[in-house]
Amino acid sequence: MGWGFVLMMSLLMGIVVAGWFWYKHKEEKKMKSGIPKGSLGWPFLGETLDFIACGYTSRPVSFMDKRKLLHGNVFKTHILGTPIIVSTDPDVNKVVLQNHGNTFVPAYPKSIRLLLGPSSILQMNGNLQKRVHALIAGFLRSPQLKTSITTNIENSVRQTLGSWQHMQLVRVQQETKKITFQVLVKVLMSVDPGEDLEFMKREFEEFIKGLICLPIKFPGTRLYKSLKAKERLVKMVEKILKERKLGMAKTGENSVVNDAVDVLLRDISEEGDDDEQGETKEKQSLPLDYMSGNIIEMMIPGEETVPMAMTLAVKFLGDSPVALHQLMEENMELKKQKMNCGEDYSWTDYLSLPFTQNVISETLRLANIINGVWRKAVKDIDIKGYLIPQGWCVLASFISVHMDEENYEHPYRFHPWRWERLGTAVNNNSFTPFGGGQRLCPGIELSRLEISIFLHHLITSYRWVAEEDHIIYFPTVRMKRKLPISVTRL
Ligand code: HEM
Repeated sequence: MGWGFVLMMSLLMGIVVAGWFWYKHKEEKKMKSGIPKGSLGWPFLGETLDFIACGYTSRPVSFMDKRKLLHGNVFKTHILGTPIIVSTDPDVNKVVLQNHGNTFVPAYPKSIRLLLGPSSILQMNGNLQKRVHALIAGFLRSPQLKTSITTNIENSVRQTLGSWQHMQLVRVQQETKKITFQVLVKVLMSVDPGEDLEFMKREFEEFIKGLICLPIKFPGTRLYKSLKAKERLVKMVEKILKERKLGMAKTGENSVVNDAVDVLLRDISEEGDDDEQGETKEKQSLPLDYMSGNIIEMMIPGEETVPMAMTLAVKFLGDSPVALHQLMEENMELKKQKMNCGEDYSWTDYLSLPFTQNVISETLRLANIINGVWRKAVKDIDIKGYLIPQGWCVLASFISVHMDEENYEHPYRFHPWRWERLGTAVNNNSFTPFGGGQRLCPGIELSRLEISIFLHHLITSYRWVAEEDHIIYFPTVRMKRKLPISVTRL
């Protein structure tokens, strides 16, 4: 090989390398901004230890606050095994929530991905996510569902509260789960209290324990046990789906939709329309495993988010006698009205109590049950001068926005009256307990209805004294002692 050849190859490589640098420089200039500042911490661990330590204090947001001061509202860090860009800026969060699918896709920790599976609505993208979301949201938000489910929620609340009079100490976090799980299973599959419900509750509790755990899968590990529980749940839900499908085939479809199973079974995709040649394509319904997977994951709010919101409302009200008194007056007034006219409550009665709704908004702001959403950028994007490069994960932190003095005066104070001024506008960038954009939680109204009914019956039938307890924020929001209270019946 002659020197000429070596020289030529070096020259060629030089040109390629220079070209690459020139291209990178041009692309970066085009972005006009840089990757957010921040530290990736220790190799492998990153800044995880500080993140977790803050999660065990009363101010989990201090992790974000420290970095905000050093690097600005959007910064990079490395937590839970992932280099990640954290946004504490409501405008950036809005863009992240709204640019779903073409720019950002969900990026949950591995244990969640494995347990929910690829058919989970939380992991779907594009048209399929839109389709399933529209189906579920259309059903959950419909006045028909709210009308029919109100009596079920009332019965479940009355039954649980009724059992409290014989209890020395009530653990609110445990008790509220009984109510919300029962209600959700009814909404999803029309299963009433009994053996099947007990079986599902047991298996579901086993399943959910693994959502945030080490992603190691062999007999004995947490993940393995949770996956096995999911298999048993899938079997049961598929049995319900098959029986219902058979029933529909025998009787012919009727238009009455009673639960989420009905909604999913009746859905036929748009592929059923005529194609370009005018021939009707085969109608496609969602595969059975998609349906069962989605039904199971929609049980999560019945075990986690809604009961936690109820529990924390009890906690915050116990610490705020003035708010408790005003809430009681408003709800007593409604109770008297209903007793005088001898009418049943309707869902609109509960949702139209203004102070009760403000108490719920303030609870959701302060509790931050879902503290943010994780996404991954599928292409480079520049938001407000911050570059988020393709492949990077982004945490749109709701908790930082909810606990920022810029957005809320005295953010750590439980102050339901602030909502008289702010209103509960869903598209307020600074109030996103239910997310936003295409993935905005379809269970907003159902959650508010359940919490309102619970608070109404609790406050008009009991007084309570809470024992010392405190909130833990990692890995999920919960009360250290499940909020023990002693109750006196009115
Ligand atoms: C206080 C109670 C609740 C809170 C705080 C809450 C919060 C959220 C949040 C933040 C998201 C967005 C996740 C993301 O963007 O990745 C979400 C999505 C979702 N929620 Fe809720 N939720 C609650 C109750 C419910 C209830 C009662 C249901 C009813 C089954 C429900 C069903 C769903 C579903 C199906 C999605 C996925 C939507 C999609 O990806 O298209 N949620 N929720």
